[in-house]
Amino acid sequence: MSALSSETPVAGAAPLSRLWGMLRPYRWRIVGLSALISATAALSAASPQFVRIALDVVIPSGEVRTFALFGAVFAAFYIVQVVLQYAGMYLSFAFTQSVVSDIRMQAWSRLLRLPVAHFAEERSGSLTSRVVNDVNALEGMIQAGATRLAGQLFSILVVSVILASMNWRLALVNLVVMPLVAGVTRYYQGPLRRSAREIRKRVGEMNAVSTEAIGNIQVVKSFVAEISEEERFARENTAYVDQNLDRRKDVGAMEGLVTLLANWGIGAILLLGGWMVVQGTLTVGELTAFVLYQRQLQRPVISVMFFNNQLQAGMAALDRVSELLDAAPEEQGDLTEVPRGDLVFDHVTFRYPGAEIPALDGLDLRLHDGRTAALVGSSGSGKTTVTRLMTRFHDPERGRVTLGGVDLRELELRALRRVIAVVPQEPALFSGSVAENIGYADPSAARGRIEEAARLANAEEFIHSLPQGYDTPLGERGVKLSGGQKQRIAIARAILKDARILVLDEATSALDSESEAIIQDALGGLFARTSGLTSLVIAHRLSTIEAADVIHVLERGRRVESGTHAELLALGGRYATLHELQRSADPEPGMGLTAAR
Ligand SMILES: Nc1ncnc2c1ncn2[C@@H]1O[C@H](COP(=O)(O)OP(=O)(O)OP(=O)(O)O)[C@@H](O)[C@H]1O
Repeated sequence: MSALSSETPVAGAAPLSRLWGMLRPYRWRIVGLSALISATAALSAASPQFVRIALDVVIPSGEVRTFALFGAVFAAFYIVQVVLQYAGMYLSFAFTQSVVSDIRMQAWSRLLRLPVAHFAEERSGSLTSRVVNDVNALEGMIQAGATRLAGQLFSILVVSVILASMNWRLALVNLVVMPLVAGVTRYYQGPLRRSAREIRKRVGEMNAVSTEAIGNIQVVKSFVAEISEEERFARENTAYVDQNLDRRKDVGAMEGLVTLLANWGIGAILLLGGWMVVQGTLTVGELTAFVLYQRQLQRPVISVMFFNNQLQAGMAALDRVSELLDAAPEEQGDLTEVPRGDLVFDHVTFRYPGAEIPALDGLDLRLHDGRTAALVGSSGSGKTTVTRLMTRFHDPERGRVTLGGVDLRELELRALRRVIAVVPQEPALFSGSVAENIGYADPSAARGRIEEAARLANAEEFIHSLPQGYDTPLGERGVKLSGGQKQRIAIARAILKDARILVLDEATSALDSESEAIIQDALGGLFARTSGLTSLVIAHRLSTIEAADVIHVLERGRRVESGTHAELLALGGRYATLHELQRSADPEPGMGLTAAR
């Protein structure tokens, strides 16, 4: 089940008020458009009069002049009508696009600000489907609802008045037909909304399944899993088709019943009106005009009723978009000045959502301001989790994390994350050039600073060997880099950020010993050059963290030892064992041992 889904009542008032909230900024544009569209509708209300005048006045007159005048007025009238129709159509389309584009931007910026935990609960394909597919599905409703609806209601009003004034007895037929039409529409409202919602969910699921497979295409291929991926997608595809067919049955039945009732209305008017012609109380021209008007009444009435279909589909999409817009963004404090001082984990317990065992279990840890600390511990001991709490991707369940004595939750997130640069275990590259990828840390950085960061990260040489150097495109459609090259780009990016706290989470694990040594040297230089740089290093090879000011050893989310390399060896505890294990193994890392400096 999706993290954002909720039991949304069918056709509740809340989505309507949400829709109104979205349209409110455009109210004057809606008024203007409605006036334009109503004027066009009013013009078409006049067209049956042409038929009446032609039948009852022009033809009986037998005069060429009357024929010519009638022809000229007729031609001019439809030119005006077409121009107004074009303007109304284009402007209402432009209006819909502005509203939808605003909603899309609101949804996207809310998605970016959701807490990290949300992204673990709802698959990314389904989340992007809310922003793209569901928002697109609002188009039909807004286009029809906010623009054409006004014109149609206006037409219904005008034509009803004309019908009543032409022959009120015949017009009474509508008092029977229209409530029946409204009853049918109301009956189908609930089922249509529910099936539309199910369809939107299916689109999200198809998106999720396909994005996941594409994102992991090499795994899919190497495990020859094309067929099982096909089957996974086929299940969603079939569910989507079935749901659509079910919905079509309801839409077809509703539209059929409405059309049937409308045609029966015409039949009743023909019979009653025909009888009046026989009695001599109505001319054939009047009856013809009345029937044409009746058709003109039915068209907007049927459109309004069919709009119910679009409305329910739009509302179902709006429910999904609203769940995203209403989801609480990351919580943050309002302190914009990040104090200097030690970063302290004070009795921190943290459990990932749904996990039984805590990843951090009463952890006490102090990273001294301006010093280099290392984290060591076996796989799963909680090292990466420490870095995630430092950047507030997650918050402690108990205890607190403070910087310079201030709880991280009191700080503005932007301010906090600006002072911390993290090089993660698996660096991510974006579509864009090498320079843009390094410059991601600071898009305003001049080329000189980007090149300097690349030099410090020992990336310069391989960048120069790329076809277009710093301008070589990377990412999905660009050049693919090796794991070690990616790490060097990520290190350059972190260096460019010029942060006060640098976190290297196994940042050199994909490098060979020689490259690692060069980067270690560069980082050593960086630490020396940047006064007061606090760093936390999680490294694969214990040899790379020996020089750290302090080494902390984690086990099962707790700190079990702390000290310098020499002190910990002398202690003869967990660190000494890990060190011995690694020393006796290959000089390259192994045995599932993970360390930090
Ligand atoms: N997103 C997550 N959701 C649920 N549990 C998680 C998540 N990330 C990590 N864990 C669990 O939390 C515990 C600590 O994981 P963490 O990644 O911090 O360990 P680590 O010491 O960095 O390990 P490694 O050296 O293998 O990277 C592990 O038991 C892990 O399974």
